[in-house]
Amino acid sequence: MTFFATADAFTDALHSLPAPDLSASAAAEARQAQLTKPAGSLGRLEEIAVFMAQWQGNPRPRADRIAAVIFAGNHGCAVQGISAFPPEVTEQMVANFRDGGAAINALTHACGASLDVIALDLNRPTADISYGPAMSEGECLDALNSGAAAVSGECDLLLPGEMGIGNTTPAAALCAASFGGGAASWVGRGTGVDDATFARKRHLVARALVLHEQHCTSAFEALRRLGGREIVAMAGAMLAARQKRIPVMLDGFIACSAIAPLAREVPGIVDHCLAAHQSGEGAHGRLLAALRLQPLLALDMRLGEGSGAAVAAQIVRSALSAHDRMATFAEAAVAGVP
Ligand SMILES: O=C(O)c1ccc[n+]([C@@H]2O[C@H](COP(=O)([O-])O)[C@@H](O)[C@H]2O)c1
Ligand SMILES: Cc1cc2nc[nH]c2cc1C
Repeated sequence: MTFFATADAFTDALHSLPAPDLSASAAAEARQAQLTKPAGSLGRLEEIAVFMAQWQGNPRPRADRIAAVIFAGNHGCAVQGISAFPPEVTEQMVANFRDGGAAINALTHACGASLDVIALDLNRPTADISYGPAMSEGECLDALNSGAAAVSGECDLLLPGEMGIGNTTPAAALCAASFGGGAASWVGRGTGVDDATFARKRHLVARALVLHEQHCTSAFEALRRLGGREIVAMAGAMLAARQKRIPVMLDGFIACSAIAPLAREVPGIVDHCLAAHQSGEGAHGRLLAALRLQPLLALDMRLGEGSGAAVAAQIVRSALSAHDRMATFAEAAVAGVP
């Protein structure tokens, strides 16, 4: 299905974002004030309940239908040796996701989420970003539309995840193009690369920035030139979720890099997003700060696959359970504030 027929259609969608439902959030806040606890004592759980209410347009929001979607893609620049693992691992892990043996299978089971796996042209890697644009306009639109098509309206919370050997390199390039700072600020150790590989990654990103940075004048152009199919698909899914007012749980460094060029153009694009965690990837803290998001967790995870988002989804379930199930002071006949 085509959600974004042209680059302009994508840009138009990015510039006409639905606003939150402030009457639902006001009603949720009023309920929080009546629940049997000192005001504010459930901390960020209270904020999460209000956040979910305003995006679902429901003062008693739900987290019964949580949907994880993993997008997988391969990267032309991976042939330069920028990962601790060979590119064929992307396809092998897709098989593992489908067979139920990966971390995300266990973690979606634990939080009660569904899991879809969308492999994007794995036998046709993107072009090497240090020599030219990663994708043609048509290829970038295809990836955006694959992401948007994966977002079902029947969903309370979306967990976009990714798998792509080498993808911390284009992710770093997207961050640098979006927020400045150069390659050294954004390149990290990914799957655990050695010093020589780390230096190669930095060099590759620096070259890609020289080639593309001045042409990244829109979110679409940054995604097309520096992204990868799974990264672009996540961006499409995050924008489509916003159009449907579905809240999104952002995972780690690569998932957050997908929204970075969109946030540079329209900072409010992250308003329907929670940040699940601060990944062990070195620059993720800087990226979250640039996006003005505060992570819910810091568990030194750096797996990807939507794994951090699935763990943090349990916190959302806890927040909404408290919001929905607790008695009010009146119901429980507990003396409230005089
Ligand atoms: O989510 C993260 O923060 C994260 C940090 C480092 C690595 N990863 C995962 O590892 C792969 C990319 O690492 P690399 O070293 O191949 O660029 C890719 O499949 C990601 O899902 C994920
Ligand atoms: C085994 C493996 C699993 C992954 N899951 C996400 N990225 C990954 C990278 C590797 C190498």
